[in-house]
Amino acid sequence: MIEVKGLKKSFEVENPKKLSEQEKKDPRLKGRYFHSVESVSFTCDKGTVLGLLGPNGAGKTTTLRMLSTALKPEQGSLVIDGEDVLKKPVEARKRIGFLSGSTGLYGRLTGRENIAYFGQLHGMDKNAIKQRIDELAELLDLHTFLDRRSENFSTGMKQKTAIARAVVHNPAVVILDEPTTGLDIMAAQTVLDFIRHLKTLSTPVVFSTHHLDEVAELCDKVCVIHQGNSVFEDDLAAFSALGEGVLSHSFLKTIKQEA
Ligand SMILES: Nc1ncnc2c1ncn2[C@@H]1O[C@H](COP(=O)(O)OP(=O)(O)OP(=O)(O)O)[C@@H](O)[C@H]1O
Repeated sequence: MIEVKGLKKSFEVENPKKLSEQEKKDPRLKGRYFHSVESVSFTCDKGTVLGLLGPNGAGKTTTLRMLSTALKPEQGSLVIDGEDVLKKPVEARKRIGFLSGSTGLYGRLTGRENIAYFGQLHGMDKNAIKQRIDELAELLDLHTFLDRRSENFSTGMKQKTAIARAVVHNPAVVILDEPTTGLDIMAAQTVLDFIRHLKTLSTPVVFSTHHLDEVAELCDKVCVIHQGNSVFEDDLAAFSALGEGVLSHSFLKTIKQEA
């Protein structure tokens, strides 16, 4: 189970001229600091898929990076299966599978080598890594390119390899930042099927997305972030009811825009 309470993170603005027009008007800009995440809270139980929604710049990636221990929150608590992630980040990292926005594969290595390298970093032995890659190749449909150098992979190949790499160590929880962005319909479906597979294993999954059809198809729960605050957290039925069955209306209502 993932429990996130009152997460907060701000960044010092190094060059105010580089802020977008929207950021300059954003109430989160306070003096020299941009408060990307002001207060985000949600829970995600075993076997639950939680969809993290929010307009561009709302603070989803910043939240997920805190969850994955890549960023340290200034305030708030983060607990996974009863363990305090902020007190024991090294132990927590073993329990977390995190797909970040940038796939960051090593181009000179094959897909298999990229995945295996992460397995080694997690202390897995050769046999365990081989077995796990076989399993993931089946689940994520990697067979046709697994042994090619990743520098020439398509976006879909890169993303599926990056997902395999993120979960090579069989993590207790999985966090995915926009896992289907830029993918064609088949690759996106493979990724969604993989999330469904994680659900059958009772693995909690938190993923950010702008695709409401994915939310309808997969999510048990929805959390909406708006201007750095979680403004909605409930099950899919409650989210759907807000917009009388039209999820785009529900979304707009949570961020106080007319549907
Ligand atoms: N390292 C940083 N330094 C300064 N500002 C940052 C930094 N990281 C994020 N921000 C700002 O914080 C805000 C939230 O960013 P974040 O990437 O978390 O949003 P998001 O909800 O993931 O957006 P999108 O849907 O566009 O991916 C943005 O205005 C962004 O420019």
